[in-house]
Amino acid sequence: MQQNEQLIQQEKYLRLLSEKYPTPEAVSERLIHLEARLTLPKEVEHFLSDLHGEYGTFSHILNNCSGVIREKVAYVFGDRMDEEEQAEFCTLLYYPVEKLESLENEGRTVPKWYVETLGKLLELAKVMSYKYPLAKISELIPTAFTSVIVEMMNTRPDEDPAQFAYHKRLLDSIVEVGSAPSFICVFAELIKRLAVGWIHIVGDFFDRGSRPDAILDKVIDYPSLDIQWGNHDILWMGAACGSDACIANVVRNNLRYNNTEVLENGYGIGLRSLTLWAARQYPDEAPIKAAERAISIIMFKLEGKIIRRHPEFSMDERVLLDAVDYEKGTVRIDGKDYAMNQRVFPTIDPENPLKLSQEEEDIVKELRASFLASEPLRRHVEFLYRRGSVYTCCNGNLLFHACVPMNEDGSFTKVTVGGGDYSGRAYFDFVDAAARRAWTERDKILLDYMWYFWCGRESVFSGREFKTFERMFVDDESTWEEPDDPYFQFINDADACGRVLKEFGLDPEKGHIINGHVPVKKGESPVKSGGKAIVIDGGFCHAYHKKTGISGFTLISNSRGLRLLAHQHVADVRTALRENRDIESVSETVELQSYSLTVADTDKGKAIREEMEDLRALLIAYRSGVIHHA
Ligand SMILES: O=P(O)(O)OC[C@H]1O[C@](O)(COP(=O)(O)O)[C@@H](O)[C@@H]1O
Ligand SMILES: [Mn+2]
Repeated sequence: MQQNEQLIQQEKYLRLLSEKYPTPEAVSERLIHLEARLTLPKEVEHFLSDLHGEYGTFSHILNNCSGVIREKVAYVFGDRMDEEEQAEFCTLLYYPVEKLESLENEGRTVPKWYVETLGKLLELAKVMSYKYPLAKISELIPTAFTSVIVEMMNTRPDEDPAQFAYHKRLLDSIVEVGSAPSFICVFAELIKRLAVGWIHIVGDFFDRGSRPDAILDKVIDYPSLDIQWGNHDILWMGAACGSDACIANVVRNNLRYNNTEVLENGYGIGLRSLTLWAARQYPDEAPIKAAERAISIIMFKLEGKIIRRHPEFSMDERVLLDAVDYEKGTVRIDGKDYAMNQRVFPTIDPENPLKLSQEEEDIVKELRASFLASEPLRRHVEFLYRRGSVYTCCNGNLLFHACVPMNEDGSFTKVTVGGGDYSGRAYFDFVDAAARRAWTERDKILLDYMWYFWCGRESVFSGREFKTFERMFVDDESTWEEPDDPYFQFINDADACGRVLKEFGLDPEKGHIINGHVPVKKGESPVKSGGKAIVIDGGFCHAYHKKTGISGFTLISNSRGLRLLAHQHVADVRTALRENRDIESVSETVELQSYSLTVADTDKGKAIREEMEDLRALLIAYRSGVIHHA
């Protein structure tokens, strides 16, 4: 009976498939393409993390594809162009519009230069397209001039004099009709798309740096990208869902880093009411500082209320507004009194420290209305939901921002949340579903979870106990230390890494864990347990450069293995253009295979094989007459 049911289902499915491939010839054609595709080299994957609003660095690394472009230029033109010429050519690829403008000012953009440059771009694009089937290359070609570019990509000037003449005519015509600058831009784009097959962003677009909005605008239309949410993303997502506590945290972070432009101009969220009111509360402070103090108190009040509503968060001792002696100016932490660096709390009623005043209520209400009304924020958050998730398993690797909560003995922590107990992968799945429901349902409890996901000790995005209150009000730095999850130790233990990979259904021998979140300090290696875990929060974040010493780590996975890049100093765009300067990067091989991986070895390969099985079944059904074909 059950078997019968299965057969009926399969036939239904094959009938649907036959709509797409209505003849045996169509099926065979597809099978041939798929079979051949399996033999092509694996696409390049590019991993980045903890961008923290650093648009300049991010877009440079995206433009130079973590050094892949420079390598290809050296490979193709190494014997024909000196270093200076190669560097200039790379700059043209990274910043075509700007570079063309400066070359034009120097009077160098003569027809001969255009023809030569187009010839080189075409040559490079051809070499770099060897990894892709024709259909895929057509998809990658930007929409402008598509038919001409397809034609150019298929000329064979070295093989035949007629082809040579044809090729030359194409290039000359482009220059003659004045389209060369546009073609250069399109080729630069195509070459970048050919260089990197897929991008993974392992969390934290937001906070600290000034232009997370510009980063999101840049990647929003990227066809080949996935995102693993970081705690800062969850915070902004929670704010966009309407969580007051998340909103207060976002506003505070922005004021703290003097980034109010992102909110005010990028997202159209005004801070005027808050700033004016705060200036009255703290007349001796500079306006930004006053606003930061005022929103911080609002934030601690809102957080205190959430903690009281959710005993399961086990954060009771974090309600520090309740532990302050407002007369003495001390706060009791872990049974010990500490002097506070602020004595004046004009917005707190010591009898009821968590109560928001009417003015505070009004400010929160106004901010919430602006967050909910912001169209650009809605667009960006919708994109984060659409392309993001808590974790991704891709080609045997496990990607997530922070941690799988663990006990001291290395077992997965059982976390009580949403009326159930969850650990390991089931906990990740719960969190993923809860975060999505917060956006669609906006239920109050789910909004509280979003706040917990941002900063909770057992949150998969955080894994540490935030000491925001102490960092703000207590000078004794011994109170600032943020205890973190044993996971962050266990990634140094290959067995524990293996258990994590296995928990997510991956091969512990072959897979890697790829995380962000914890800045890699100077002198520390991002490669843990011999490469089983790699932490690529290398510090795009300017504010953390003292700690990290460099401008970021990125990871590249190609057909030969894994390679880590430590980016030293990123030249700003102007210097890059003037001096043809690139990022100085140091490359470290994490893993090198003796053989080359092909598409057959990837997740895509698995999907292709499954599709081929279905197609073969359809072919049999056509031949046996079970399904009639056109
Ligand atoms: O995910 P990240 O980037 O580590 O951010 C969270 C950390 O930021 C903090 O809120 C401190 O922020 P600042 O460095 O901006 O003061 C810590 O309390 C917390 O551990
Ligand atoms: Mn983080």
